[in-house]
Amino acid sequence: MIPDTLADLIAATDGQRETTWEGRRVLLINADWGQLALSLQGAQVLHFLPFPPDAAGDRPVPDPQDGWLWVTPTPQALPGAIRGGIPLCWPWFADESPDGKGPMHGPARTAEWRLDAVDEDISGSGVEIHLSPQERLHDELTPNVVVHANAHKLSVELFTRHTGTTPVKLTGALHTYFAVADTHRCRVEGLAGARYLDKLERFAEKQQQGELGIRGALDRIYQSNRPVVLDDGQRRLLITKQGSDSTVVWHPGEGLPGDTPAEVGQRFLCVEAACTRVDPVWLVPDGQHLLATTIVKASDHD
Ligand SMILES: O=P(O)(O)OC[C@H]1O[C@@H](O)[C@H](O)[C@@H](O)[C@@H]1O
Repeated sequence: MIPDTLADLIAATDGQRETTWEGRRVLLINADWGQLALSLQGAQVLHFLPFPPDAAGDRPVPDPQDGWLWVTPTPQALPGAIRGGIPLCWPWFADESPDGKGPMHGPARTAEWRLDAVDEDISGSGVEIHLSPQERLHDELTPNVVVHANAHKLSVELFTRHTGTTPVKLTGALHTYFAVADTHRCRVEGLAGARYLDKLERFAEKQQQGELGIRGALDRIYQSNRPVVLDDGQRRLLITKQGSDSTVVWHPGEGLPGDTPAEVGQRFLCVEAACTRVDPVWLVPDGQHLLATTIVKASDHD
């Protein structure tokens, strides 16, 4: 579920183009393999809808509202962040700012990024997009992002290179807002038995009993590097990740943020590939870390 204004721009795109939406530069792709929208504010994927051919080899007429990601219809004005899609939390997650004063989830999300390359697959069956920030975001760490999209999958890779001289603690997340039919009918499979910190209960440590069904507000850091399946009753997505031992599952319940109207507030769930206080990365000079997530349709037995 994405704003109609963005859906209209995507539907009116033939191939690739750069344009402006809500004051942000956006790259829009509407190709034979699928659709993608990416904001250069935050290198944030806003929309992804793959078009796998059906059994007869035909491609159904796409409706951007069937995309896998959710974006609020009333985003904050610049320089605020857009709630939705896949925000980058870097170089820290949530309250892990080194001096306790930085913006929640770090500066990468609201920074301007540069499109370094948009490489179409030779066979025209997908795209690889490379981005880097326009300004330095950290004295010693340098991020860059690679997005891969094709008719079957979306993946986002967030690379961090240490270009300085002293070890640095890094946390972060790919804070994916998934579009779902109804938050309260969702299930996240693959976390059974995992330990988690319950942020709604002052980080109390608990253990997940059975699979996770979403029934109200939750904000949890699962200590897990396993893949999960998000099942909303209509679509099952398999979410795998790299370089992350924390899976954050978040929804604010009824207490929606100011930029989220009630009528769309139960249409998303955040499942995040993260490095948090439970698995910070200590990067050494010349070291590199990759935090990545890949999303594909799950087969029934995943
Ligand atoms: O920064 P956003 O998109 O408003 O997300 C906020 C939420 O992000 C989640 O990752 C955190 O676990 C929550 O504690 C937080 O409230």
